[in-house]
Amino acid sequence: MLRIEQLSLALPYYPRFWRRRFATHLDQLSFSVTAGSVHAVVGASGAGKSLLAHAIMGLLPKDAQLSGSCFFKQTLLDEPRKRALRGRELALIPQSLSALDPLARSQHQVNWAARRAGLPPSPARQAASQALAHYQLDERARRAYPHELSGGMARRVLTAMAHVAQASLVIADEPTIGLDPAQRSRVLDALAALALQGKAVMLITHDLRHALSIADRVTVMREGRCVESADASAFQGTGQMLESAYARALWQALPDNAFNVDTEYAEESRFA
Ligand SMILES: Nc1ncnc2c1ncn2[C@@H]1O[C@H](COP(=O)(O)OP(=O)(O)OP(=O)(O)O)[C@@H](O)[C@H]1O
Ligand code: NI
Repeated sequence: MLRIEQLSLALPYYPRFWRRRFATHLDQLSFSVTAGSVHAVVGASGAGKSLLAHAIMGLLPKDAQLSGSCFFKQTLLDEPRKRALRGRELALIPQSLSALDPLARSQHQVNWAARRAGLPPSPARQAASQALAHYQLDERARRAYPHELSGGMARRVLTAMAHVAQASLVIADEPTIGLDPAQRSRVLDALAALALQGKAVMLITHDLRHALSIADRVTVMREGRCVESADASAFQGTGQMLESAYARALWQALPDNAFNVDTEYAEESRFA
């Protein structure tokens, strides 16, 4: 469904106010997300996961330098195509809650997402109501403005918006942050259900444990690079099926895996 080839990204920074330099944030990333599967992208804070999501969706700042290519359904995904497919074939559950319109009620935001995806007014309203109910947003939450929602509720509104878009590729950027365990399983189950319907789901998270609860494949990122792409089943035992020491250390550092953690990465992976 989505193929990423040698994707690199540099963004400008200003060491002096008159001088512009570029820093590399994504370095030659390559991997594929297949239809009907959940592909987790795991890495520590600052690894470049959200930038990767924004690069795929065409939401980078204007002065970004992007190279390499993305293919969606075998066709090159260039910037005009990203714009055309965004909110329709490509849906993003953004990490930042500020993606919600501060002046619109939840119901309206989800309704708008359904309209944008091409549904006529009445089916859009119906789809929005169903999605809001699916994510347990009650009448009060539906009528609330973003500042009246808890973080967990706002995240569920964003998830409902991606849900009604009926996209074939859903990128969920840290969709479970701030959710209690019950809500978290609900969102993860919903993403797994989307994959079962044949959609491609990219789950971005810093939490390998959450990723492994639904992922078929896992790409581990570190400092803008793809350290490893492996089947979720490779994360077992002592991690002997994993190729990179970093992925193995992330796996071994999980609380349930009481192994001798590779000291080189132990400190880092604890915070990943
Ligand atoms: N618009 C921007 N301009 C310049 N640098 C940026 C911009 N957005 C992100 N960065 C930098 O790029 C790096 C990667 O950021 P990114 O948000 O992709 O990390 P992340 O893996 O999503 O982290 P987190 O888990 O904390 O969300 C960081 O060092 C960040 O400071
Ligand atoms: Ni992020």
